[in-house]
Amino acid sequence: MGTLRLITAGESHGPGLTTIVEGLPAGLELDRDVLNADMARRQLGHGRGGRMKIEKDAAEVTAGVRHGRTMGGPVALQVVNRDYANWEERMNPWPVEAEVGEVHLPRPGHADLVGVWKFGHTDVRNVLERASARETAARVAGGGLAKAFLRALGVQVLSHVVQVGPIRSPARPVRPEDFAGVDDDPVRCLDAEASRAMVAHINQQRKANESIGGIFEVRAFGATPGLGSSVSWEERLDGRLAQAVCSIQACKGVAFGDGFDLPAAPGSEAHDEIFYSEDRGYFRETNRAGGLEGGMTTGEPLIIQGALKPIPTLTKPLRSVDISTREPAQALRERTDSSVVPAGGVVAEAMVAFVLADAYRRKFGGDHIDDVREAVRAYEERIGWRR
Ligand SMILES: Cc1cc2nc3c(=O)[nH]c(=O)nc-3n(C[C@H](O)[C@H](O)[C@H](O)COP(=O)(O)O)c2cc1C
Ligand SMILES: C=C(O[C@@H]1CC(C(=O)O)=C[C@@H](OP(=O)(O)O)[C@H]1O)C(=O)O
Repeated sequence: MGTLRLITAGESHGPGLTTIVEGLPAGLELDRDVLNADMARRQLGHGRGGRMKIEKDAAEVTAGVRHGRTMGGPVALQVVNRDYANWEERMNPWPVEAEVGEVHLPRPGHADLVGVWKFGHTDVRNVLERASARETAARVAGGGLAKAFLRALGVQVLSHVVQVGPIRSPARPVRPEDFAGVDDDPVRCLDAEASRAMVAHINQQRKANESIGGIFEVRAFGATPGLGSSVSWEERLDGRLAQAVCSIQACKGVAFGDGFDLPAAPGSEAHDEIFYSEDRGYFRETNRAGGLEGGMTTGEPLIIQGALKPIPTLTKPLRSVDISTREPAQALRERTDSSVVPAGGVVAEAMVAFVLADAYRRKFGGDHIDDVREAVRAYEERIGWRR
């Protein structure tokens, strides 16, 4: 059909998560270690809670791949919830003998209250289990397949943290090499001084029973110009990327390139002027647009930021109402992360990779990865684009 689909299933404390990715070409080489390195990266970052000590995420392939290569059918991946062992009675798919109490304390900032109205539940757990960001493990598993597809076409998707609470990083990486060592930093920040301040801020806020938000940034290098389209609103790649990134739990804003700084800039300093030389072909000296003009990739690196609100479950709970009595109460107090900005960046890499891979599938089709490579090569030659 020429498009890519990614479906996830699973609850936070159920037996596990499932991802199905449909629409990849045959012959695509996958590397289990590379897939699982991303699964592990998503679990890291200073500020995560006790759950990450229990889980050891890995994506097991159960369909669509043989001897390390896709066969052209849907690929299915499974991620086990190790914590299910502690929740077997509460989360068993089948009726259990034991008494299982309902949760009646919706947490502000979560899907809890609206979810029980909308889906007709009396138990908040029936909402929160699926709404939980545990689901992002399944997205990263599926995004790993999209990344493998992009890698085969010379595209790399990377991320770093640019803000935690009020602390901003001055780092402006311009090449993939500039991301070296980012995964070794406790908050995936490229500036050592900002990183130390971010860690200190998280510690201080945590002690004060607060949670912390921030901004991650994804940069994609090597994407061919003309992905997406200027002719229909739903084909515009900026819109598709914004939807994918903003769908990450707790993400409240998305910006491209200089994003929210552009409204204050004069027009003469808000765009990327066009130049041409014999050896470079067409080129730009700036990338304020973040690699997108008119809903299409320009060939410059894509730059996408996502703003995460502070985590909504607090160790000193917010005020709420008991939905069984309608009396004032404190929100459910669960074990919780306090900052997830580094993980948010890894999840956003997966979402950006998925949208880019889908855009390649729409533009170039191809049943085997070699057909895709050839179509991309011929197109780049026609437009005279040089990597
Ligand atoms: C990787 C990741 C981990 C998260 N961990 C928690 C958590 O431990 N506790 C919590 O209250 N919210 C956590 N969240 C955020 C909530 O899942 C999210 O705020 C909630 O589902 C409501 O959705 P909304 O904020 O997009 O409206 C996490 C988000 C991400 C991306
Ligand atoms: C499990 C993950 O994130 C979870 C997302 C989450 C939430 O409410 O979104 C709440 C926490 O889960 P728990 O209630 O089990 O401690 C996080 O740990 C994960 O990222 O793999």
